[in-house]
Amino acid sequence: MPRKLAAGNWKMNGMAASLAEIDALVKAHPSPACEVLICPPATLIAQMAWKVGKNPIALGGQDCHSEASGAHTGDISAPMLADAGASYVIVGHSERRADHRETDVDVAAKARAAHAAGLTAVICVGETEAQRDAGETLAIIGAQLAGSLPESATPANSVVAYEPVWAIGTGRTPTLEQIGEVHGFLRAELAKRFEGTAADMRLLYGGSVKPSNAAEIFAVADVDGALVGGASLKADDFGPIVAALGAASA
Ligand SMILES: O=C[C@H](O)COP(=O)(O)O
Repeated sequence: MPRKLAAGNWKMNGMAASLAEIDALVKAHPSPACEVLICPPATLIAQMAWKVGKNPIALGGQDCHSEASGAHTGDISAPMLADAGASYVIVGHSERRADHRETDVDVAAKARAAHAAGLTAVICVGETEAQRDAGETLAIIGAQLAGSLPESATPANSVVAYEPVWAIGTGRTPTLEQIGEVHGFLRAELAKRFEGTAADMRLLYGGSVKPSNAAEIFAVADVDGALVGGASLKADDFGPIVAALGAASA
């Protein structure tokens, strides 16, 4: 089994001064028992790579273009992220899907580009509150998964993050039973494609993960880590989440 993954998505937060949080995280958790990933704004990746040095923290982008280079003003490519020091990239976050109207086809193309650049793609899926209320959660997630995982995806180069849209940044989380239902469904869907190796693809839960709820979420079957937004910005919050996942890995 691959190591569990505590991933922090800083979203559009963080300036050079925020790099101090990495020092604090390394100081408090020099040898985490799980893999740790920080996805800062792209402007900070190179500086952060220098700061992280040989410490066990991976870096990732929050999005990439589907092309490796070209006339795409304002975009960033997967090879550029790799060049800056990233080894991961998030694709298909619900904020990208909503703000930039990204479709499953777009997300699959971005994940394909990430794989071609040697990056691990963190591919996000998740239902809206209206879809959950309508009883459509598994159908929506199944369709997003099928449409967003390109043919290049393997358990080694891809991670799937389940993020209910209504739980992001709201302080609300699904029940543990609801998280378990979706993660079990995702694993079963992956098993249809990856057969004996589906257990090797890490499934992250994301949406209002905090130090106070991390341990109970990490105890749910088929939860292999978390994609954390707000609570990843401060080492004092993210550190205990890393520690909780490390304890769940033991
Ligand atoms: O990518 C992270 C998620 O959108 C979760 O964000 P949050 O932890 O602030 O709810």
